[in-house]
Amino acid sequence: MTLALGCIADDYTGASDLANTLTRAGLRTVQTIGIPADDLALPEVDAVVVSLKSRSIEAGLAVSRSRAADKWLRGRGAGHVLFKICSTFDSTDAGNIGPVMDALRADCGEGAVLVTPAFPETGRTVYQGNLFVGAVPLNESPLKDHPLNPMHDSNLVRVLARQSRTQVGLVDLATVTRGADAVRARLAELAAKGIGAAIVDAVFDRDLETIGLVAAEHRLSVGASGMGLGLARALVSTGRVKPAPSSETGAAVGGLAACLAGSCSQATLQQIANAERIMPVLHLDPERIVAGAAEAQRALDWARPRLAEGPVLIASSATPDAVAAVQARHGRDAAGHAIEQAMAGIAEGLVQGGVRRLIVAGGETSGAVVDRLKIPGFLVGVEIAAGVPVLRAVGAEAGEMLLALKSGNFGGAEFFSDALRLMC
Ligand SMILES: Nc1ncnc2c1ncn2[C@@H]1O[C@H](COP(=O)(O)OP(=O)(O)O)[C@@H](O)[C@H]1O
Ligand SMILES: O=C(O)[C@@H](O)C(=O)COP(=O)(O)O
Repeated sequence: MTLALGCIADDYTGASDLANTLTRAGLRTVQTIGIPADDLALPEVDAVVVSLKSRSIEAGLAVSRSRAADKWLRGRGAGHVLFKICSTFDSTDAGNIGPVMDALRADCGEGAVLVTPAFPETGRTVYQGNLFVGAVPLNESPLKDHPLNPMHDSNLVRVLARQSRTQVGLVDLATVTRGADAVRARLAELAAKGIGAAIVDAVFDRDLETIGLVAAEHRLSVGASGMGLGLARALVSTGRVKPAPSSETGAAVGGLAACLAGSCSQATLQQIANAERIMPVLHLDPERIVAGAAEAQRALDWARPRLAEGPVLIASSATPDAVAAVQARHGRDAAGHAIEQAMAGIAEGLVQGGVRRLIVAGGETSGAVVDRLKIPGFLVGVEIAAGVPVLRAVGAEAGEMLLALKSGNFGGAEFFSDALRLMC
């Protein structure tokens, strides 16, 4: 297998979002959980997205895991590696976007790295280096209240510079609009000044196509699914990849269906409220989760008799005020970790009880769940909502399974019923 594109995603929902984008653009793509074991039977593909759970861990660990993934991908022929980050640039001043970018850049000897989280299909656009979420700057969006990495600065040149050892420049929209040669020239100018990274403006998919053409000539880029779109279209338009038909649905899996939500985003809170109309919903008590295993057991006891009747939803999700109160008592990381592990334990119990179709809302939450279920990889199926495909597990201990890993911010108001309809 010689890869046309290698990708390292810093969380599992982000990886499935990217795998979905690449598949829709015509690249045969597989999502692996971590670096795949040698005996994992991977189909012949154009792109591999290695999913890491490295967004919110200690920066040194994120760097070493990303470097190992990069080495694996380049060892399979990937001339270009995309480091997939969140379209809302989720990170803190300690990392992990800057430290990982610095390390991968040093390893491949890149001059200046193109960086953009723009993903216009989901309302993420970048102008003059400022990230907009829909109509508002990042720091005014719901991301200001994210439980793990509240985002308080929309200027990504500043945000990345605080995390990185290199200086950060800007390729502005006027340059992108002039086309690939103008972007090439601006990047060369920045590299000549010793500036190692550039935030690139992008508002429309056509901007990402221009950026993708230039990025594909380099060894490394950093971005969200929009950068994936640009790279994939460049690989196809320059004849390096022959496009494959997307979204094979595969055989039905059957079995019981359940939903788990650990995301506290506004979008997920609304989706949970709407799900109450169509399925039983259990709201977990975060205090009891932090106190011990009894709350997860209560959830399983609650779900067991109901599952035979239809899908259920179990949620820890809470409003920003409630999240802040839990964090004040137990600490941000300890509370997040305890709740993620409780969700993982609930997922394990549900699968032991016959659940084979599982929807998980939240990136860190999905990471904990997929790790606990020991699923080594996924094939990409139909798209439920922008950035969220149906995933078919490959090599799972439980056998045939369908999952949907929803980024907290993604999906329409009826996401859970939309997903269940497509997961048979
Ligand atoms: N009620 C709660 N109080 C505090 N933290 C919570 C609560 N519910 C979930 N969390 C934590 O919030 C974080 C949500 O992150 P994540 O799952 O990545 O969602 P998103 O995709 O919205 O970023 C997780 O660490 C999760 O365990
Ligand atoms: O780029 C995006 O917005 C998503 O692919 C993503 O990474 C989402 O992360 P979570 O919100 O933590 O699921």
